[in-house]
Amino acid sequence: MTAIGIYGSAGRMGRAITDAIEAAGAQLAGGVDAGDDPAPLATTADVLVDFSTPSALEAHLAAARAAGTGIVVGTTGLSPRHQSLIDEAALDIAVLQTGNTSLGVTLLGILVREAAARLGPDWDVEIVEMHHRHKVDAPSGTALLLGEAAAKGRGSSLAELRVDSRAGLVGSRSEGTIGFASLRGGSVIGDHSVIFAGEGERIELNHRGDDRSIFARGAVRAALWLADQPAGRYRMGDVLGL
Ligand SMILES: NC(=O)C1=CN([C@@H]2O[C@H](COP(=O)(O)OP(=O)(O)OC[C@H]3O[C@@H](n4cnc5c(N)ncnc54)[C@H](OP(=O)(O)O)[C@@H]3O)[C@@H](O)[C@H]2O)C=CC1
Ligand SMILES: O=C(O)C1=N[C@H](C(=O)O)C[C@H](O)C1
Repeated sequence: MTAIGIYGSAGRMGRAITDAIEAAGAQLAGGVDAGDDPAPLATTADVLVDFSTPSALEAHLAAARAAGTGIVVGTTGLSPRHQSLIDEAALDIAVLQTGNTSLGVTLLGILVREAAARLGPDWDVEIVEMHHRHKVDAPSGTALLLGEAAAKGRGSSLAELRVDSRAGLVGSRSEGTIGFASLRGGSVIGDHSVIFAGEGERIELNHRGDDRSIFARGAVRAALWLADQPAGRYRMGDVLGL
């Protein structure tokens, strides 16, 4: 039975993943939270999942790498430096990083890429997300993942096209850019809308999360899959065959 270790085990996602591990018939290797040493869990677990905080990622990757244990990184709010650390770790261990482990969002990313490729740059892309009042990062990891998918569909990268929320006299919209707006409130699990706005018509592709178990089930599925993979960097689409 595969033993899964959780970095961020006492948090909202950590608790949901603990339930999902049991439901999947897998084994919980243990959990680590703020102030704990991540190294022992990396040696006892067959595979790790990280749903904690960006500032802990470097230590979590180092522990996983030292132990030769694969890791699913679900933590969001990552910087370009974090992405480089993930690339480096993936030289030695299997790493899967994604801003959203749900089946629905993974498929939505494919649809967004396809729509962006077919519609062309005169269709403006805007991404709106809403999350619970406790969320600390914006735009959400999912919004950025969807923005990256739209940028790819346009043969570009999000770094070149990204415009974060507007305020004041910002001027008219530049063609081809991808705009983001983040709302926070209540207990919203995670809503995302990708809006393609053309002349006289609009297409909206939406995903609504009703329950955190959608992310937890996906994280466990990814972890069980990753436990058998050689070193490398993987995506949720690899797990789901999408
Ligand atoms: N990829 C995906 O599908 C999803 C990603 N997420 C992301 O997962 C992350 C966690 O979300 P959520 O569970 O809601 O957040 P919470 O704040 O509820 O939980 C975070 C957990 O991380 C722990 N933590 C903090 N610092 C460290 C550290 N240095 N080492 C180990 N653990 C630490 C916290 O411990 P303590 O309480 O002791 O500080 C807490 O248990 C966020 O980045 C969120 O955006 C969320 C949902 C889905
Ligand atoms: O913090 C959350 O709750 C969520 N975070 C992820 C993100 O940043 O996109 C995924 C999901 O939307 C919930």
